[in-house]
Amino acid sequence: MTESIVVQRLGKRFSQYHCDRPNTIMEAALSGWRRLKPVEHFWALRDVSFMVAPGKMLGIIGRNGAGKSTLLRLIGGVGRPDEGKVRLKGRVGALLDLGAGLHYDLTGRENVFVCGVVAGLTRREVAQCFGSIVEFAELAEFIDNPVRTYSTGMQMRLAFAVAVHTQPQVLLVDEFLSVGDLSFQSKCLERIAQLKEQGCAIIYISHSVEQVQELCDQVLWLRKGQVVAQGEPEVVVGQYLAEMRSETQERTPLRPPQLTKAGIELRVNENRFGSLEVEITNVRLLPASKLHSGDALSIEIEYLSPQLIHAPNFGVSISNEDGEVCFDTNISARELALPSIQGQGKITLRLDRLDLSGGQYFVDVGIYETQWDYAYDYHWHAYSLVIDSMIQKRGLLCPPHRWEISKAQMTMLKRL
Ligand SMILES: Nc1ncnc2c1ncn2[C@@H]1O[C@H](COP(=O)(O)OP(=O)(O)OP(=O)(O)O)[C@@H](O)[C@H]1O
Repeated sequence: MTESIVVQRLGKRFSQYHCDRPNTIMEAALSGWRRLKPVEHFWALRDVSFMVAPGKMLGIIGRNGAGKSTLLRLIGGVGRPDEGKVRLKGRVGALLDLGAGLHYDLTGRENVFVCGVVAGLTRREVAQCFGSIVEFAELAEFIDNPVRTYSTGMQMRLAFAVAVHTQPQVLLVDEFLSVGDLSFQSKCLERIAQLKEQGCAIIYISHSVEQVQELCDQVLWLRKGQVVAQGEPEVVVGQYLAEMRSETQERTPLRPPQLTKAGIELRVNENRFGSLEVEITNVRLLPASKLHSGDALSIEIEYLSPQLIHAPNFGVSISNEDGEVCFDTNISARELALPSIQGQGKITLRLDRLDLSGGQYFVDVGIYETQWDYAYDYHWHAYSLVIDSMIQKRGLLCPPHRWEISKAQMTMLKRL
């Protein structure tokens, strides 16, 4: 077998129970024993096949409940498939559920040894790389504290550091990096790239399709436990995003054009998309919609949510006239989650400086369902932003800069 991971017609069935399933024997006796039995069985995963060669990375995308984690768990040997089989070549490093594998009452130091040995290293091998694990995890100060006192980010760092130091030939990563801070995330991604170069086969699950597209050689898209598409990242991610967009379009109710407080006309399915369960009532660019390059910009988004909406996502992007996205951010990318909202509210994005080169730009603003399934309200190219720059008109960026000419060079020039 030349492939490191071979998955053949894999299937997993789970049971669904009564929502009022009794929790105790007494409740069962009173409400009827039948309620203890599952109502039905369903396939969380069916007929999934693929292979990953050494040194290749497969990304798995799909909505919540699509079966991504179930698939990765089966590959990692957690649970048994009801159909099909998995074959792996070499040592497996698995980063499945956060905290799984960590022993909360043991210290970080003890956990390094336990997890290292469980992963297949000898005690001596763990001792040899112990310093490097602790250094990578940046946990030297806390290594003798019990893991139950660690934050989720610290747990992730410890588990990741151990997994990558066991020299795995197969690495399984399930939405793991999202709990780490940005600088640690990039360190992990660098390490993943190194492992890949050394021939490790990697499966990577992430809700960030941009990241999957950037990092992976192949992408597999799951919907309701089945493979929808598999292939080149650009193609599969493109199809997936198109489906998300069409879901938003289907949910967009027809409405006559509407004027915002700022006098901008919003036309459904032209510059406005979304279910409108939450509406963006006004967007203000402050101090003005015409700025000098390097000025600060605040984007105030006023919204109205007649009903209670659970943890919506807010996103803002700035693109130029050619549609190139120059800046894109959202609340969950900064690991913030808004609580549930209802009624009127305002949220502000502050940019300390906007180093764009001179030209015409647009600020696109959106409020999305908590799992990004569709947009509640998305205003596309409705808010114009003009950047005035005396220095540079070409290129996207115009950060503060200066030329320096060494003294020796100046003297030479004078002699000439
Ligand atoms: N132990 C279990 N018992 C019953 N159902 C389960 C079990 N584990 C998962 N499921 C169900 O299987 C389906 C797939 O779940 P899974 O966690 O694999 O999805 P996912 O794509 O990883 O979702 P997410 O993106 O939210 O993590 C879901 O409907 C889930 O409720």
